[in-house]
Amino acid sequence: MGDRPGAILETRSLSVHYGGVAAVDAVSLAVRPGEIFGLLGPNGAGKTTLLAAIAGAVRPTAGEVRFRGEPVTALRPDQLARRGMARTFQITRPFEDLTVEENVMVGAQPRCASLGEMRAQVAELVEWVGLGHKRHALAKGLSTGQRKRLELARALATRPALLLMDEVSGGLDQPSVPGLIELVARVRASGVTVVLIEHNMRIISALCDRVMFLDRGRQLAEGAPGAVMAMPAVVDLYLGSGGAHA
Ligand SMILES: Nc1ncnc2c1ncn2[C@@H]1O[C@H](COP(=O)(O)OP(=O)(O)OP(=O)(O)O)[C@@H](O)[C@H]1O
Repeated sequence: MGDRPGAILETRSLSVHYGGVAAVDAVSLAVRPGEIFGLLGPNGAGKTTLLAAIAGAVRPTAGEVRFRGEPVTALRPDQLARRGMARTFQITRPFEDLTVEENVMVGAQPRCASLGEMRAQVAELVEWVGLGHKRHALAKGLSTGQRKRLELARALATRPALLLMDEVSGGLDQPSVPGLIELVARVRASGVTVVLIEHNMRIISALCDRVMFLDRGRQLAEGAPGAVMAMPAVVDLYLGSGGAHA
């Protein structure tokens, strides 16, 4: 079977079972280069597990992941990073006792030819995500929004073609949300394809070209955000789950 024309990322009947629970149940998706693709669904729907299986952090029980036209199902996260896949987490995990710049250097190091080149790129990236004024601050002193920006800079330092983002707005106060939306839009504009998990409808509508709605591990619907979120089954599940913030 050939790749879907133009897909940068595909899953084919991807499943992850935990004991008797099908956390992800035969999910097939195809993400095109340059798009922002959203994963939606109530709590426990399997979004994080699907992202982890794509990223090589969880081993699928069945099915296949293809990235840039090649099967990558058995690869580890570091191997996928070298091929151009990066991931940010719902709970950010910087090195708390390193500065913002030092944290970003950890991601940039393998990609740079010289120390001078690395320093210049890190400084540029830190500025780009809006943390220029915090570049010498320790990670442990940052606000939640700043930690998200740092996490993004660390992921972008690996120069990914595809960025997987778990819970873009999770834990953020409302005033921080527009800035983060703008930043994710800029990431895409810079040529990076994005797959994100997000509960906030406003963010989904503002950012995503297409979404997939999951329920109990299965793909229930896929398409443009407005069309998917208007489907009666989706409305029932989403409103019922309390997941439809703002
Ligand atoms: N390590 C694990 N061991 C056993 N079961 C797990 C594990 N991780 C997830 N699950 C189960 O798999 C299912 C999917 O969980 P997952 O966290 O992927 O859902 P989610 O859609 O990301 O949920 P949320 O929106 O709450 O983060 C749930 O039933 C969950 O309890």
